[in-house]
Amino acid sequence: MWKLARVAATRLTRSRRFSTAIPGPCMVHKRGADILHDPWFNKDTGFPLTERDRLGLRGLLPPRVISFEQQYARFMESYRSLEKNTQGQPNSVVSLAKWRILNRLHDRNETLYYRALIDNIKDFAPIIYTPTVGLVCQNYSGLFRRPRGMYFSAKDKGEMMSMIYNWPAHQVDMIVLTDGSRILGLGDLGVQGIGIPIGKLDMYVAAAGINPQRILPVMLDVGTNNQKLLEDRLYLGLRQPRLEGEEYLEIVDEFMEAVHARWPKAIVQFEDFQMKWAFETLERYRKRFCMFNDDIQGTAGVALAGLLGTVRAQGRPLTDFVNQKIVVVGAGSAGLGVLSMAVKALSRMAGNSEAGAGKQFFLVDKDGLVTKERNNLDPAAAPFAKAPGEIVGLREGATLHEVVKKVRPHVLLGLSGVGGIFNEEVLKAMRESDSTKPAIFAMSNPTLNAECTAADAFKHAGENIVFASGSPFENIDLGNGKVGYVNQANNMYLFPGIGLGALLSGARSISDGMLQAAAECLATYITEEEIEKGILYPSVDSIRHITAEVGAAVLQAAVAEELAEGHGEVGPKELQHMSKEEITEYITANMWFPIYSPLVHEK
Ligand SMILES: NC(=O)c1ccc[n+]([C@@H]2O[C@H](COP(=O)([O-])OP(=O)(O)OC[C@H]3O[C@@H](n4cnc5c(N)ncnc54)[C@H](O)[C@@H]3O)[C@@H](O)[C@H]2O)c1
Ligand SMILES: O=C(O)C[C@H](O)C(=O)O
Ligand SMILES: [Mg+2]
Repeated sequence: MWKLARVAATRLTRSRRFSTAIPGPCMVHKRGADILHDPWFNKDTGFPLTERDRLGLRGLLPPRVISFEQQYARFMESYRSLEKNTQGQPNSVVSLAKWRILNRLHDRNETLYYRALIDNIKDFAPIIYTPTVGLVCQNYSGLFRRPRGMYFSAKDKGEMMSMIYNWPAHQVDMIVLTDGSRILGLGDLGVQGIGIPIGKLDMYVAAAGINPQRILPVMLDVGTNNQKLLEDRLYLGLRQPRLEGEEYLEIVDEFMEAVHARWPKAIVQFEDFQMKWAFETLERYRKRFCMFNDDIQGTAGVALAGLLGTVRAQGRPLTDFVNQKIVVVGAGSAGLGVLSMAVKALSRMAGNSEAGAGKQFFLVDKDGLVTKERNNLDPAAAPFAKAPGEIVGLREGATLHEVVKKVRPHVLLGLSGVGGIFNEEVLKAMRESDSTKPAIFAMSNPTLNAECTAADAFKHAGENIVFASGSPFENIDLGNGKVGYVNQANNMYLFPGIGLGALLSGARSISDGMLQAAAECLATYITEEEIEKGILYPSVDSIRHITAEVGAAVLQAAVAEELAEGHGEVGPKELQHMSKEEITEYITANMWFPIYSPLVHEK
């Protein structure tokens, strides 16, 4: 099936890549050095002689033609020798060196870059995505060599409708947008946050097969409140405090209108916005545009899949989810997103009755246990705040340790951004959990911001736990041939499929039903044998396959809710009549796969 999909994707790649080319013998409107400097068309030493002749490349390259496979092997060899040569150096130095070598290839030859990324996703995801992408963002102004994506700043007010036409591609399918205000757990990084949309879109290409010519990373630079950056002479963003209130919303509104005017079917993923704007923009745009917030909605689905997997791992029926005591640490966009999706899942299980759903969920933030007695209780957290009588022996603001000791939760889930907050005392308290197989989710990114390390979790909470982290850790050797399995609970398992399904259905908007379908698909992907070993999520190696499945589930849900308007030549009626198998085939056939396509017609 994969082979077939690749053939189909190749056909599609060709037709898409060159459908707008000028008629005539060449499928590219550039010549000579301009082609070599365009990473999309560049094949480096891989240009065949006919193309060198007809595209004015003769003499601009060494004479020997090197095959794609040889180029790939050469790149991998230099990557592996870099790994060898940097052994023993500090982690950050090695990671940045790896990022540089990949970034240089990205800048030069996209086809080769994406092939290397797809074929080595397990090794490369930690470089182009979390955790290294965090380090890249922190150092972005110093690392900057060439721009990637678009930058709209507060100074561009009134200009965005014309600016959007500066983007050279005719079609854009997928946009990831940030304002840099909450980059992973690293806080406000201003314009330097652009690394996140770039990394997320690389995952879109690798996992969802979105055509890289049709992706657009976007930074909305509305200033920064990061004093260190404001004082940094190399800082590349606006040196002003963040816009607030209406002034802020006017910028986002203008951007959304501009995008919609040029590419009405483009999907916009909001990423790493501070909580107040994450929720407000989601409510503001989700009915009007095809958009979603990954930190709220993508994370919720991934966490829910993991929570349901935990119930299975504990050897209990799924209906037992209603009895799971879950302590969520972090009442931000991610933590509250998880809780609200989990409550919806519970009420569905209870026959759509909201009554009592979520009673066994406990929310802890920087001020401790969240209760209704809190002064200035955030309205977004209010539905999950405990009423006084509900928590005998626990007061408003109780510490995490007190909560874990008293509640004896089945699951401890962190989305706080605070590294090490699941300390020895807290982890040891998890040994008293009411479950013999408690779960610990340290979901904050990047690695240093994880609530605990995998090693500490198995050491202090016991070997029988289920463990997941947002950034990758190695499995833990527990001795005697036993392995402590480390899951990566990261929204990367869902956002590419959500975007892909929304795109190929031509959805008007992204509904709760579509997101629920995505989460359910991920939850049922893992087999019983895997679950027994504590495996809750697929390996990153199979991310392209799981993404196709999630995409199909999202598309089906869009069709069922009559939100699907069709994509390209496939209309809504055709989508409606597709079987499950046909949908999966349609999805996989539309996934781009990197190969060199001919740039000239055969004579
Ligand atoms: N694994 C994933 O897929 C995934 C997805 C989204 C977010 N995240 C991570 O989750 C973290 C939070 O993201 P967010 O968007 O919710 O951020 P946010 O800023 O909106 O929320 C952070 C929350 O943590 C709470 N907090 C801070 N210090 C605390 C402490 N000492 N004890 C308890 N709670 C504390 C805050 O009160 C706040 O409620 C980030 O590190 C992010 O990288 C991971
Ligand atoms: O970017 C990630 O790795 C996950 C998530 O979106 C986050 O903000 O931490
Ligand atoms: Mg994020």
